[in-house]
Amino acid sequence: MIYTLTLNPSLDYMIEADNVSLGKLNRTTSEAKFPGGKGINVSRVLNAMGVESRTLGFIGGFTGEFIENALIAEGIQTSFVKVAADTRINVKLKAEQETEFNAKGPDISSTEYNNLISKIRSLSEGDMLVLAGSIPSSLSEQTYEELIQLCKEQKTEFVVDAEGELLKKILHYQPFLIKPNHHELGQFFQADIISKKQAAHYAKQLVELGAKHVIVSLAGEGAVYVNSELTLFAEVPKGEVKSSVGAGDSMVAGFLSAYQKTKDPAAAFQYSTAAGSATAFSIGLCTDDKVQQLLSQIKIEKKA
Ligand SMILES: Nc1ncnc2c1ncn2[C@@H]1O[C@H](COP(=O)(O)OP(=O)(O)O)[C@@H](O)[C@H]1O
Ligand SMILES: O=P(O)(O)OC[C@H]1O[C@](O)(COP(=O)(O)O)[C@@H](O)[C@@H]1O
Repeated sequence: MIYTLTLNPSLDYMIEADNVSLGKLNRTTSEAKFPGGKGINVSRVLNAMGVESRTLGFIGGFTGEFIENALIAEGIQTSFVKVAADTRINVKLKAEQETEFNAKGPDISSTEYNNLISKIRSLSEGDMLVLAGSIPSSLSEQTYEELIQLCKEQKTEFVVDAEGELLKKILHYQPFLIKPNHHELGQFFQADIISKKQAAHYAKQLVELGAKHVIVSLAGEGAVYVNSELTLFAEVPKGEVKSSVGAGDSMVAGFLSAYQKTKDPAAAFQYSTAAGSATAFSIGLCTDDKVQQLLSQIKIEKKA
């Protein structure tokens, strides 16, 4: 079973406005709300692809209730630890540019954290844990490392989608998959990464440091895949970007879903990239139909 862990879920409040002036009253032209947070998005996209998963993490208050009810309505299994304070609301503004405000989120007590540990202890060989998103500031920066050590003891495979600094500490535990975007990869290596060639150069180093599969996403410029034998570049189709929120999470879900079915990294990478673009071209996350429609437009090129 795939388990997704979202330590800091969010209600994503997506608003559109024609023009935005700081310091003035702005009115929106549309608004929508979605259950959010990286692990939750991975579960929602897996579900859209017909792959079962269970969501773990901390949720609380009316926003937490909204998220859990929405997931259950979609048929997703949830196993959250309930916390006292409200789950955060992240504001995603689409105007001439996309602007995001990700809130800090509630404090997590040590009892609540221990409840999560008990849940993670029940995972075993054959399970996979997807750790995705930021760590709430009330928890230790070592939290991912602690949880990954548990995974290692239990022979549970794991995937990490997190910022560069978090990635640094966990590569030697040999994650099954990591998916930094080019900014996160740049943060990791303190370099400016703007081309696929540069991304591949650094992704190879991540494989040498322990990652089994690495995908680097470069938004509208496409993506790069590297494992110990293979380097692939993906081109993405042009289209109207409605909101790229969750595009990276969709790539993770797309790769896991297709790899589970085919065990073929190239096919999984192509499907993953199609999922990212299908989400970018949607308000909310992709559907399997949208991914299938884009699949043949994702050109995969093998590199030396
Ligand atoms: N402008 C775009 N046009 C087409 N596809 C896009 C665009 N922006 C994002 N995508 C798709 O979404 C994927 C992930 O986007 P990116 O913004 O790099 O990730 P993240 O959400 O993790 O920051 C890309 O690899 C691509 O497949
Ligand atoms: O945990 P973080 O880093 O604050 O990110 C949370 C945000 O990331 C998202 O999961 C979107 O992530 P991506 O656009 O990187 O796929 C939103 O749903 C959520 O608001």
